[in-house]
Amino acid sequence: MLTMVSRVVVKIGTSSLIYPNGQVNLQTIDRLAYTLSAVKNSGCEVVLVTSGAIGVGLASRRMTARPKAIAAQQALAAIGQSELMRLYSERFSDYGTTIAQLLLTHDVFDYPLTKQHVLDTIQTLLVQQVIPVINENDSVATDELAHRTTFGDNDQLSALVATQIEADQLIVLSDIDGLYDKDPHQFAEARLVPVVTDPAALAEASAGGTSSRFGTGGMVTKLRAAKAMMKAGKQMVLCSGQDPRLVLQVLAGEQVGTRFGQVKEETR
Ligand SMILES: Nc1ncnc2c1ncn2[C@@H]1O[C@H](COP(=O)(O)OP(=O)(O)O)[C@@H](O)[C@H]1O
Ligand SMILES: N[C@@H](CCC(=O)OP(=O)(O)O)C(=O)O
Repeated sequence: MLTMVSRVVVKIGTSSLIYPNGQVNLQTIDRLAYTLSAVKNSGCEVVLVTSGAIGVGLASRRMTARPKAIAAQQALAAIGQSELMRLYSERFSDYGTTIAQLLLTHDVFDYPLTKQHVLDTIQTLLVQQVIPVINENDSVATDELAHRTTFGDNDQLSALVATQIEADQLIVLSDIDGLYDKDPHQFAEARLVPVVTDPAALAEASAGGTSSRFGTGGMVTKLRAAKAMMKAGKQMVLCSGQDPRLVLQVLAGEQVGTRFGQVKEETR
C-alpha cells in the first residue's frame, strides 16, 4: 500500500458494526481488523475510534430496541463494550496485531494533566505498534454531568483525538457513502458531494440526524468533526463502512466518499 499519511484515525459507527436485525456484523469487524493491521504493518500509525458498545450490548441481551433511560443505555454499553473488545481482540490477533482499550470523555482533553496522560499513553502504544481502540466512556459521559461531556457522540470524539495526536487524516466509516446535498434517505434526488474545501460551505441545514436504527449522531456530528479537522489544517474522509477495506483506497489517495480539506501536494 502506498500512502503519504503517517498517522491516521479511523472511526466506525454502530450502523456499520450491527445489522439492521440487531446482530453483530462479524464480516465488518474481521475486515476492519485485517485492514488496520495491514495499514499498521505498512508503517502508518493507526488509531481506531469505535462505537458499538450499546449495539453489541443490545445484541448480547437479545434486545431489539434501545432503552430510553440513560442508566439502562449505560448498563448496556458496559455489557457491550467488553464483548466488543473481545470480538476485536480475537480478530486482530488473527492478523498478529495487539490492541489496547481507552475509554475517554471529551473533558479529558480540557485538563492539562489528564490530556497529557492520554497523549502519552497513545504515543507509547503507537511506538509499540499496538493499535489504540477508543470509545467514549459511556457509563460516565452524560449531559447530566456538570462538565463538558456528552453522551453518544464518537464523531466529534474522533476529531478531537485526531487533532490532539496530530493525525494527518481522520477516516469516518459510516452507513452512508459520503455527504450528500440533502439527506439521501429522505430525498431520492440527493447528490454526493465529493470534495469540501471550505468549512464555511458546511451548512448544517442540509445535514439531518440519523435514519439508521442504531446510529446516533447523523450527519450533523460528522460535519462538526469535519470542521474541527479542517480548522486544524487536516483532512477528513467520510465513506461507507460496509466494507472497511475501502480504507486502503482512501489511504492510496483514491477519490472515495467525501473528502473534507485541501489535498496536500505529497498526498496526491
Ligand atoms: N446531507 C446528508 N448526507 C448524508 N447523510 C445524511 C445527510 N443528512 C442526514 N443524513 C443521515 O445521516 C446518516 C449517517 O449517520 P448515522 O446514522 O449516525 O451513522 P453512523 O452510525 O455510521 O455514525 C445517514 O444514513 C443519513 O440518513
Ligand atoms: N459510545 C456509544 C456510541 C456513540 C456514537 O457516536 O454512536 P455512532 O453514531 O454509531 O457513531 C456506543 O459505543 O454505543
